[in-house]
Amino acid sequence: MDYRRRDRFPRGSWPNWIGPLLAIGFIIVSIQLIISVSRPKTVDYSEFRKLVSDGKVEEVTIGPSEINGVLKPTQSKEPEEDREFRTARGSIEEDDGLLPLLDAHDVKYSSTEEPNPLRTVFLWFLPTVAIVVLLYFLLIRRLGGSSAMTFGRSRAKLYAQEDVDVSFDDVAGIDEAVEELREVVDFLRTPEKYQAMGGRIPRGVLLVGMPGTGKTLLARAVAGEAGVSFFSLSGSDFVEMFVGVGAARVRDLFGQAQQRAPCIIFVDELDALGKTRSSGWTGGHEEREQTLNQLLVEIDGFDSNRGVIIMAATNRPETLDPALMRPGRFDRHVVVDRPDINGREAILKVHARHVKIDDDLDMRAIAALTPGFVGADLANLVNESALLAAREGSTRVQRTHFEEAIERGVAGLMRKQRVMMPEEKRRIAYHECGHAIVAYLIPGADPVHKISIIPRGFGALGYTLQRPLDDRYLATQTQLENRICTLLGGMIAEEIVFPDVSTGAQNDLQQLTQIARQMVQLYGMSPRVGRIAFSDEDSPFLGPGSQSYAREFSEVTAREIDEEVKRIVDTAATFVRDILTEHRDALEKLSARVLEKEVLDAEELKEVMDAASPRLVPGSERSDYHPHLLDDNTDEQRRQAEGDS
Ligand SMILES: Nc1ncnc2c1ncn2[C@@H]1O[C@H](COP(=O)(O)OP(=O)(O)OP(=O)(O)O)[C@@H](O)[C@H]1O
Ligand SMILES: [Zn+2]
Repeated sequence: MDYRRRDRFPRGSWPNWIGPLLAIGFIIVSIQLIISVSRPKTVDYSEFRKLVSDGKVEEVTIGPSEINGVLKPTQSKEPEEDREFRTARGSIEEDDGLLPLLDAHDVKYSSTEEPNPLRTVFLWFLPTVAIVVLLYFLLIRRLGGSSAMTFGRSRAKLYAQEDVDVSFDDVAGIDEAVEELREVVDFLRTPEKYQAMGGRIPRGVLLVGMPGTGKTLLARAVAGEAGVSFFSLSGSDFVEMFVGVGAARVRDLFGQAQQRAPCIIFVDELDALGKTRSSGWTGGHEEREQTLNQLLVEIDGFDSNRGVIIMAATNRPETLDPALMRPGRFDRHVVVDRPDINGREAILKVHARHVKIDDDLDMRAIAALTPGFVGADLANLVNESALLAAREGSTRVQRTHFEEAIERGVAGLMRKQRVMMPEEKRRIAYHECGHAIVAYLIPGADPVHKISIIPRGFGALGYTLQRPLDDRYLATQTQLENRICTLLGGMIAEEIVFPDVSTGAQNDLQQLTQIARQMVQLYGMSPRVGRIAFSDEDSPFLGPGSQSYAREFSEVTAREIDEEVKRIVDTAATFVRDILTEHRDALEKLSARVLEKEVLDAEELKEVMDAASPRLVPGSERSDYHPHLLDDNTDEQRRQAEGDS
């Protein structure tokens, strides 16, 4: 299930590239103008007077600071442009005899106020405008829309909140985290009590958890409960283009916070700022490092007894610089987990307070439908359901609205109007029924809740919804095997019914290959490869200082793993092919029904399955449908055992 979270909107309404583009345009135009207004050659003032005395000048235009003139043609027909010249006007005394001199040598003269006003504009004004525009947009982009004049000052000012109206009542489903933070609230309320005891007061609290689990909400609730101001900033706000600006912001932020103590400083996305130092090779990380260093200095420097507590959130603690985790810094870690079914029920109830819910609606049932959802997803779900209810004209939100909202989340928006070719539709029906039949027949597989061939959103043409019976934190080997077989069901059904297969199974294949690989490589489930975890990926919740793993196994092992993965998938394919061949009758009947009704539920599936007759091949009756994908002895030993009996 993949219930997508709301997207974050980009800052500002203008696309980022407009500003620079305009500026570049300006510069190009200006340069062209400068080139086209070619300047005549310049001569010294004394040289100019000599030219006049020699009778070589035809006419001049005298401006306030400059004289432009044209020489008499020397030989044949020299074009006028080549004969133009200019000179700066001399001092007053020098200038004195100019007019009589011009008269004496029969030079025509006139005067202008400004020699060439347009040219001056082009030369100075436009490039200046271009540069200003360029700088302005660069700054705006960096500052996210605030005035260009405020850079260097902390944006925290904008986020300081005096009275936060969030309390722990608004936070549900993450009770352990709340319990841990009560102590912080208590400290902020009565710091004297703690000071009298002489105990070390927490300075930094790091909230660790997946996106949307409510870390920001939790931090605000702490501020709200304690009745202190709340400064919040995102780690990425600190990372600036200009070296030193981020560090200045940090200094400014802590300065402001200390004046407003007691208070909470909350840094969201700490990982944007606190990545392990000097691991970057892309350049431009010096600024970030400088900012991080400043943050460390400030954390060490401030006196937590005055009641400033710094909280930070991250979903990738393993990437943080170990220096951040030292005692006296973020030494307290609070894990914010995905909620379980009780937690989800509680979160749903919190958000349902704001909408009109049908009295008969059982929130626990909705919670049961949403394993894997985090707080933000559930908030979104309540909102979406209310919108659906409103669109339908209902006065209360009902269970059906929730169900529809969940399905939308899972498989995208309903697009009934999409036209499908009949042949395509038939293929999709068989594909989905393949999934469903395999899931139905394997004992212990998640029961099928719905089969649908109504295309929804992008990508999913049809879908088979399976619903886990309960929340799972562990998956057994059998469950994983069952998932692999169920995922294969679609493609194998196509293979059996049609002369070829289609591209529709790509996502299924990706998923099942990943599961198979994890079974071998991470969970040590394959007896051939052994009970060893060959990790080659970051593990999300390792403690501070842990390295992310490089692949730490040899080429030989890699090949062994690949072979084992392939063997598992091949075994599963054979197994699924057997099942579906045996139940070809059911496959046909079920597909026909799906084609007719487009959507089938669990009961109709059972009905069809009961009515259909499996094709019994003599000697191959199955006692169970356990796939046994990993058993090493499947091939040889089974054959041997059969031979013995
Ligand atoms: N435990 C919860 N109880 C009630 N509401 C929640 C809970 N968790 C999340 N929400 C809802 O989801 C919204 C978003 O959660 P929040 O921004 O706190 O998540 P986050 O963990 O900080 O996410 P991110 O890591 O993306 O910043 C909250 O404003 C709230 O409405
Ligand atoms: Zn499929």
